Amino acid sequence: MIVVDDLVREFEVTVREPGLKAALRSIVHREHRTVTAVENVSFTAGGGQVLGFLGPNGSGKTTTLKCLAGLLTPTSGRVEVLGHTPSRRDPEFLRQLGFVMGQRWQLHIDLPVMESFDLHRVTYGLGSREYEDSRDELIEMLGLEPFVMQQARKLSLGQRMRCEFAASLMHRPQVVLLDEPTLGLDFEAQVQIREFVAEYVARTGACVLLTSHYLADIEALCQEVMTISAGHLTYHGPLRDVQAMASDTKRLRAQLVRPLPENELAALDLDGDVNVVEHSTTELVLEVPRGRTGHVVGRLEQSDAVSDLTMVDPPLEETLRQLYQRTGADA
Ligand SMILES: Nc1ncnc2c1ncn2[C@@H]1O[C@H](COP(=O)(O)OP(=O)(O)OP(=O)(O)O)[C@@H](O)[C@H]1O
Repeated sequence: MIVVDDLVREFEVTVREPGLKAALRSIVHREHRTVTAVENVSFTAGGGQVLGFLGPNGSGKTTTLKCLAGLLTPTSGRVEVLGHTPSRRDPEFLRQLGFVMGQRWQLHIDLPVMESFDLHRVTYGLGSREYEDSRDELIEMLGLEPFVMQQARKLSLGQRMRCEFAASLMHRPQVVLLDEPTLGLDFEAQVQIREFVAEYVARTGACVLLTSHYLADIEALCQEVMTISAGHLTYHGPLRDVQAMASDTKRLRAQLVRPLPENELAALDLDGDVNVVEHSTTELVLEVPRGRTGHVVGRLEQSDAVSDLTMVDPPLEETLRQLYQRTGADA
């Protein structure tokens, strides 16, 4: 459904030294610099999935999504969405695309939400039967019934975001771009949005591309992810393999049958590179370099305080922090 081949997108930015002199000089002579937001990015994405798109601030996620939506024209490379070239903005392409950006509103804030929905029907040229079916389905899926007749400005952030989803997906797009859709929402609203996205994909077979700094969104919805750093794609594959690829460490969780005092822990002579993440009376969690796990397990097994050992990957946040650091981006 989506084919991106060697996508490059540059921006020309004006640079100016600080200070009054530089300000005056810039009136006659402006200096420009080229920022490469996305560099040689290639990937494909099929239907019936939510593909996670991860990367630190300024790494090129929104720029990529805007190229897919046709809001930006690539500097070079090929972008194809459902066989269309997005930058041409063909009506047939726009009818199959949904784009939701966290806290950027499409609903008219002074109108009751239902009236904004009616305007979307006109925008997308939906027949009345098709529109009503789709609208009622979305109202039910997103639980909008109690407030759909209110003005958008009077809604809470979470209620408004759910209405935004309905407005953006009223025409049942096959490709949906979600850029930080849960930004600023409370936990319950985040969960409602996540459940909705999963159900939408299951019902329609759409291809969803999701960026989110809330890793809970990614873990709940995506089996496949891409990571981008300073405009370069650094990984594309199963979410579960990101950990193995990116993290130099494993976490070792030891259940304790009795407290393990510090002096006993030190006597186990684990290793200088082993970090204690948690140490309570019932549990010890260690971060261990991947190549040292066998040694550390062997040492822990010598202690009669340790009853059970399990090896887990570090949390996704920690893995991504290491990945971003390694690729030199500012996390
Ligand atoms: N219109 C623009 N003009 C100039 N530079 C831009 C423009 N849009 C984006 N950039 C630059 O391109 C780079 C990538 O920005 P982009 O918004 O794609 O990052 P992002 O990964 O979406 O970041 P975030 O997670 O903060 O939303 C940044 O260096 C940014 O400053």
